[in-house]
Amino acid sequence: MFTPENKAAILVEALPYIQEFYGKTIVIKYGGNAMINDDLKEKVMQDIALMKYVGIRPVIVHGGGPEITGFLKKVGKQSSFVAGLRVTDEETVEIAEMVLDGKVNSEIVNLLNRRGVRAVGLSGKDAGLIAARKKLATVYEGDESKQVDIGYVGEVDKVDTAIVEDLLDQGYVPVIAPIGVGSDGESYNINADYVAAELAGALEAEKLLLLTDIEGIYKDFNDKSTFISTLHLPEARQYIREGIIAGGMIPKVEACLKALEQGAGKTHIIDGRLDHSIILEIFTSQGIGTQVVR
Ligand SMILES: Nc1ncnc2c1ncn2[C@@H]1O[C@H](COP(=O)(O)OP(=O)(O)O)[C@@H](O)[C@H]1O
Ligand SMILES: CC(=O)N[C@@H](CCC(=O)OP(=O)(O)O)C(=O)O
Repeated sequence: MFTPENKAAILVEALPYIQEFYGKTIVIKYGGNAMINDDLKEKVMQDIALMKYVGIRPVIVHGGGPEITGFLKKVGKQSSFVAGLRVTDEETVEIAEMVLDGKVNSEIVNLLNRRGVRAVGLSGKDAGLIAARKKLATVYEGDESKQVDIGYVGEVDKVDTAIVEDLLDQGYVPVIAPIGVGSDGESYNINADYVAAELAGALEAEKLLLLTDIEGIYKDFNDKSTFISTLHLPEARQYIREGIIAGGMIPKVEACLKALEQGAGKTHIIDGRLDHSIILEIFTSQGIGTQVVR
């Protein structure tokens, strides 16, 4: 992406954005599909470090769906998803927590710390960060929709951002695993897109960036010419009902809508497989991916 010819131009182009975002909070949802290899992970970490060094306050919410699927396979469990959400029985929620909080979270924290960024790992259980309740999945059948019980899948009931704000004020980068706690102390597996959205809303973040494994949203993702650069709220809802936006893209778009409703500035779905996708989105005039707006 960076050639000697365009390097200086890119730096100059970045300047106004560095000024614009100085001191502002940007929430990044780093999905499991954008963690596919060490080289890519390293580039994501470099982007986060760069944001931090130029005075932005990054907050990282990570996924780890493929890692959970891998661990479940090892213990002989098949994964299944309804409307982009993992069907989560008691054993699955235990494994999801172990993988997300114990493995993926500490790996990201370690990678950032090795880059000189002071990162701190949290799960939704820390300091009451994410109070959760059971979420039912919504399945559309034509004009009808029905709610399906998929076990220990949660939605955010309440976020208490005090710990995150304290950490940001002290110069740390919070790295958050999407596990919430119910009123009886039970753990809930929450799609990381929703957690990122709630945090972006509650923190009144300047931006929410959702990193995924596709360039953005397509009207027909087998036809590249149908790429959508800007998606407005009413169309987004309609596309979900019509099945144009499906599977794992549903929680992402719902997350953008939620973040916007709750006070976040802008939301973007971007390709986490692309080298330095974060800085390309933040520090260039064109940006990349699909922006979801009101
Ligand atoms: N209209 C659409 N445009 C783009 N991708 C879509 C669309 N509808 C469904 N998808 C699917 O959503 C996927 C992204 O969701 P997911 O795999 O869960 O991402 P992540 O693991 O990053 O959270 C894409 O790879 C694509 O297969
Ligand atoms: C309920 C639900 O689906 N939870 C997700 C949590 C991890 C996640 O969101 O990971 P990605 O962002 O990598 O997809 C799961 O179990 O896969």
